[in-house]
Amino acid sequence: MIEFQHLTKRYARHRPAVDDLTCTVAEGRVTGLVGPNGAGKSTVLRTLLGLHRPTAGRALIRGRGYAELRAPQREVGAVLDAGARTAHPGRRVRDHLRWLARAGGLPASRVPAVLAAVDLDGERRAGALSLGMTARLALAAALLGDPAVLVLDEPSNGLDPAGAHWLRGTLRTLAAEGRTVLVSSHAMGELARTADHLLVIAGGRLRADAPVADLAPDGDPETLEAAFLRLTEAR
Ligand SMILES: Nc1ncnc2c1ncn2[C@@H]1O[C@H](COP(=O)(O)OP(=O)(O)OP(=O)(O)O)[C@@H](O)[C@H]1O
Repeated sequence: MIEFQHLTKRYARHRPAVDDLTCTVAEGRVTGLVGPNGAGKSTVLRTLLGLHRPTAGRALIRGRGYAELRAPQREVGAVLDAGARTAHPGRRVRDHLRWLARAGGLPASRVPAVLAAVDLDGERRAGALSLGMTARLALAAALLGDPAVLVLDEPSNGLDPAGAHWLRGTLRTLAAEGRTVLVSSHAMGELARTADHLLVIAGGRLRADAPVADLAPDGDPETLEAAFLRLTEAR
């Protein structure tokens, strides 16, 4: 569903932020992209979404680069900054989503469907939403095209425990529907409870591509944290 083929991204003359990344992300499960701050997670996701041009290699969604997708909203939904207030504060949530649907050539009937999926009241004004509600609106917008692929960068940042709990359940439901869900985090504990599979990166390089159950066979969060620290230590 998502493929990275020798993906390398170097900003100016710095050392590569992503260095020769090769792996695939399968459908029907939540895959966590995890690594310490500065590991290259956002660069991987932004390159996948066509916001950065790779220095070398490719990032593909269902066999194509993002720029080659004919109807991108129908193929991939993305949340790169869940807390960003992108809607006009005076606009109702429902109207903001209608406008996005229209811009993407999507039927207006998708709006109530995504509001239900994220359990958000469409009558509320965007400016009156809490951070958690703003994150729900961002996910609703990503789901408008009913995409088979979802890409989320640190979606639980700033969420309270109830919001994080809701997000975990929602991502698992979306994966159980057969979607490919790729979600980044620097917090291993958060991902351990959401993801089925982990891609661990550090210094731009892939350090592990394994099921959560392989990294912590005893299911103990401390075992997983120890594995994370071992895998991501500087080399
Ligand atoms: N636009 C840019 N120009 C130059 N360097 C950049 C740019 N964006 C990111 N970097 C550098 O690339 C490296 C990887 O950054 P990136 O944001 O992809 O990591 P990350 O794993 O998402 O980090 P975090 O968890 O802190 O968000 C870092 O060294 C960062 O300073």
